[in-house]
Amino acid sequence: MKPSHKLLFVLCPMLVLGFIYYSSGKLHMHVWGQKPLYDKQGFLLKLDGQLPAELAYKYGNLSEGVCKPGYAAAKMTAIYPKFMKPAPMFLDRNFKRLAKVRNYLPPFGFKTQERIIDSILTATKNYGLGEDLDSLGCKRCIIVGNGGILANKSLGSRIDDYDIVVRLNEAPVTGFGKDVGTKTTMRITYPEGAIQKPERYEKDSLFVFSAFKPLDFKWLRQMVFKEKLRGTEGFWKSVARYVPREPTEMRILNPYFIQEAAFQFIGLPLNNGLMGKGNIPTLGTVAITMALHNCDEVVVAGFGYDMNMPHAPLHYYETVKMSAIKESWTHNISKEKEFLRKLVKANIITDLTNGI
Ligand SMILES: CC(=O)N[C@H]1[C@H]([C@H](O)[C@H](O)CO)O[C@](OP(=O)(O)OC[C@H]2O[C@@H](n3ccc(N)nc3=O)[C@H](O)[C@@H]2O)(C(=O)O)C[C@@H]1O
Ligand SMILES: CC(=O)N[C@@H]1[C@@H](O)[C@H](O[C@@H]2O[C@H](CO)[C@H](O)[C@H](O)[C@H]2O)[C@@H](CO)O[C@H]1O
Repeated sequence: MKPSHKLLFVLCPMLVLGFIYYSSGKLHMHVWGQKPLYDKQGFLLKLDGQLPAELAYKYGNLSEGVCKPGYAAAKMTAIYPKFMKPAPMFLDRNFKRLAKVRNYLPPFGFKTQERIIDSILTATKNYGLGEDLDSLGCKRCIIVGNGGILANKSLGSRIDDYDIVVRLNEAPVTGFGKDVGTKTTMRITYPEGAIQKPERYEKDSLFVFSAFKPLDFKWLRQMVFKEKLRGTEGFWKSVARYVPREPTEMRILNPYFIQEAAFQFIGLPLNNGLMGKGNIPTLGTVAITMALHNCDEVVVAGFGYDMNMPHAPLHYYETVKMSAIKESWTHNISKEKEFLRKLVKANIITDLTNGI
């Protein structure tokens, strides 16, 4: 064999081995002798909440308490390299271009619902948060979960300090201001979760709709166009018959946040892309996912299902017990908690009530 051939003979396998070693690192594969850096979901295993050097440099000079532009997304990318920030909060007239959601049925996308969404969006005419909030250079958001842990903590005025206060389902404000605040920028909900008494809707808040099944869009159309509600069979619980909001105050939440939370962040079963047993994130986790893409800083309060306290109140506004969540077949509370704990541990979100 010629010396040059011999050299090639040695070099080729070395190149191949080198390539495999390199890509295994990139693909987060476990190589013998090398400890894995990332978990199954793609999150860094070693989470210590410390800022990577480049972020420490970027944010180091800002004084305490000042909003840090891009902070949540930058920290998220540091522990989850696959994170891609752009994902609009709400659907707008260009929604059909959203590649990640157009091939999934609700709740993971909008396939089959394009026409009804088009007609709803023609009436709502607005697709953002409103001029003032949209033009803010740095947005601090708080997601208020409905957990009983909020009771008697007097966090109301701290909650009201955020630029964007997100509330969920039918969680009341009136009578609970001291603990949960009085400001509501948006309330995210679905037909069965929506406030049923028109007088309980707070003024100046966006009604943000999150769809779980095709029937939900039909309901929304009737609410937007103020039609008499028809066809209530198919809902799993009684639903609101009238939503006292102008169409211009209504939005459709981008279903990408349900998809990403379920399949990428928590690792729930794909089930052929259909809603099934244990593959739906709770609405609060969907809201946190939305905030990671659209807020500069993300804070939460009122989160935590504590299975060691089965008799503790599930919600801050009623006496239903914590153990009631066990009946839910759609959620996987323990897997979801694993994900939320990663966010807290890495300091991506701050949990004011320490329930996560
Ligand atoms: C019977 C049932 O299906 N209950 C579900 C209820 C119910 O549909 C509504 O209250 C409307 O009646 O809605 C849910 O959620 P729910 O409306 O209870 O609460 C909103 C979000 O707050 C967080 N949470 C709540 C209680 C608690 N002890 N710890 C928490 O962390 C969760 O993130 C939760 O999403 C939902 O939509 O997700 C989740 C619940 O599973
Ligand atoms: C297809 C269908 O309507 N399924 C219902 C689920 O959506 C519903 O779960 C509930 O679905 C909601 C959305 O509609 C929320 O995700 C809520 O957290 C979750 O508990 C359960 C409640 O026990 O009943 C089934 O028949």
